[in-house]
Amino acid sequence: MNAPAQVKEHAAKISVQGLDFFYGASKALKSISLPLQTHKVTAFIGPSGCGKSTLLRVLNRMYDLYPGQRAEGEVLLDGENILDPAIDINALRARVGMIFQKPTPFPMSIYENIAFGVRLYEKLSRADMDQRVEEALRGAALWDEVKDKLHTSGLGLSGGQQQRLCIARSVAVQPEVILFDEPCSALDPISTAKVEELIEELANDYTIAIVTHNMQQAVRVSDYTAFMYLGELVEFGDTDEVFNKPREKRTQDYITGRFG
Ligand SMILES: Nc1ncnc2c1ncn2[C@@H]1O[C@H](COP(=O)(O)OP(=O)(O)OP(=O)(O)O)[C@@H](O)[C@H]1O
Repeated sequence: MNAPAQVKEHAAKISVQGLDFFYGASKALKSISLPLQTHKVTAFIGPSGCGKSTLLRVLNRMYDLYPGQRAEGEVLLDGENILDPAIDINALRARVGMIFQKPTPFPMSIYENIAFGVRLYEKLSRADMDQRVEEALRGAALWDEVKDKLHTSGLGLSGGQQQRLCIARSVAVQPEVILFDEPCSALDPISTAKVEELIEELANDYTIAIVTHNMQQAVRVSDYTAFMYLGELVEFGDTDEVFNKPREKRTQDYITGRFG
């Protein structure tokens, strides 16, 4: 598989090289190599259990929270191996944010949901914090809907608004990469459309990876697609090519609904 060479005209923000991942003795990722191109959206697709979420969770070392889980190989973020045990995990998670399947606002006000995370990394004056909160909410296409109720609970928002609040929370710490793990699976079609639109806009400023079960969603939002199967990367390339002219039969079978 030499597909990454096909996209070499863009600089890779993240370069995954020969990545293996283990849950105890069980190997969930097998020698994965792929780039996440700067300011592009890369979709991870494949049948349930193929390792999409595992791969995403390696990219900000989320697995570190769980004993018995380990990664081998290299994941270079701007050339620096983030699997290195010496890396500052908090600094890494500020650079590589993550949005989960289920919106997870903190049980606090809309304003505090955003300010809380920022305070972990920076000391801002009240005026600067107000500005940061507004910018983050605007960046997550939520400002107009919440500007008059910033001090009410984030839990009072609709599911779609809660997900955009989580995106605002992530954007507020000024990351470089944002990882989305099936961000629309708990959302209705209108909220899904808003989040998809937002992902495309966010790619102007951030490098994005998204795990999705929804192949139309991958086609709509991504520039590149990685098709995974049983812990292996079967095919990686330009989204149009992966969906219209897949090189591998397994990709063809999956995208045409023959399995998965
Ligand atoms: N905490 C865990 N402990 C042990 N094995 C796990 C754990 N989490 C996932 N796995 C296994 O690792 C493999 C990859 O799982 P992963 O969740 O990454 O797949 P996925 O492609 O994201 O699936 P889905 O689309 O269903 O979310 C599967 O075989 C799964 O059973």
